[in-house]
Amino acid sequence: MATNLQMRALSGRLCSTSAGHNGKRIEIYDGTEFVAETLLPTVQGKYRVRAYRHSVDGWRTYTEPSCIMTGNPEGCEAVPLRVHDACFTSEVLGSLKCDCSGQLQLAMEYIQQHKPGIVIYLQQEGRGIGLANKIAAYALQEKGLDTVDANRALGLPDDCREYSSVSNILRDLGVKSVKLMTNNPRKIRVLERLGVKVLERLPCIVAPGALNVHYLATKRLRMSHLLEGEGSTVDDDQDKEELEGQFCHWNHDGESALSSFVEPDR
Ligand SMILES: Nc1nc2c(ncn2[C@@H]2O[C@H](COP(=O)(O)OP(=O)(O)OP(=O)(O)O)[C@@H](O)[C@H]2O)c(=O)[nH]1
Repeated sequence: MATNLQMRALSGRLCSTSAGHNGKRIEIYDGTEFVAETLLPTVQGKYRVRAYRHSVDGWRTYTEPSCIMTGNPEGCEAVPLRVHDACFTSEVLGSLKCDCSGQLQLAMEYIQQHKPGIVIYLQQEGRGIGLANKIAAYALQEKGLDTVDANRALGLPDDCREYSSVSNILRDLGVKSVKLMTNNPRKIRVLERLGVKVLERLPCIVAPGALNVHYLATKRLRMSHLLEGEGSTVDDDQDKEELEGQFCHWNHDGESALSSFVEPDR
């Protein structure tokens, strides 16, 4: 059962209500539905975009994960995968305070160059606390708090993202294993707990700028992000994480499906 604080954080990332949930329903796995696929031409090339809906509360509310693909990753091993969480401020407004937009760009380019590849884009703004809460956290950062302490000062978790849609989508596609584009070893561990086979970590590093250098240092020092730029194995990353940083609170409400996870039989 979520606490009040957790609910307050969760409410930030739930983007839609069941009132609008009247489209096509093809439930692929517990809590995730496939809606449709289209071909999207972009400045970086063509992508297949698959739309999903995902609920962790019995469809009272839901989010809309997108699966952006190059080539045909269905049934493949070692597929490059970026699991990316929304950042309205950088991706839409061009904010220079973080590295999110640059990471998305890198991943989109990478999967054009290394087909087949996947970017799963999740509506989990502000590490799951929602846009308004993230702006409130930014207001506190203007007063000198770092990205971790600002969340805590608001009574919000450091991170309340949940990733069960990712394992469901990969199972839908029959993807057998991935090379995960991330600097965050904890993200690897969470996905592995959900049954995703992560063969390798691909660093996803954007050169720091004057306005995000402190933010990136905080992610490295307090959230154990690996920002040195060197590739490494999953085991190396996990050893390193035990040595660095303060433990980051993750609320994995919604990942209870883990206990009933069964391997897909394809
Ligand atoms: N609460 C909060 N969220 C932020 C802040 N800056 C960026 N974000 C959000 O952080 C999320 C991305 O998380 P990051 O911690 O940058 O990286 P990550 O996804 O854990 O790890 P990578 O896979 O290496 O990118 C996005 O949802 C952004 O909206 C901030 O100062 N406060």
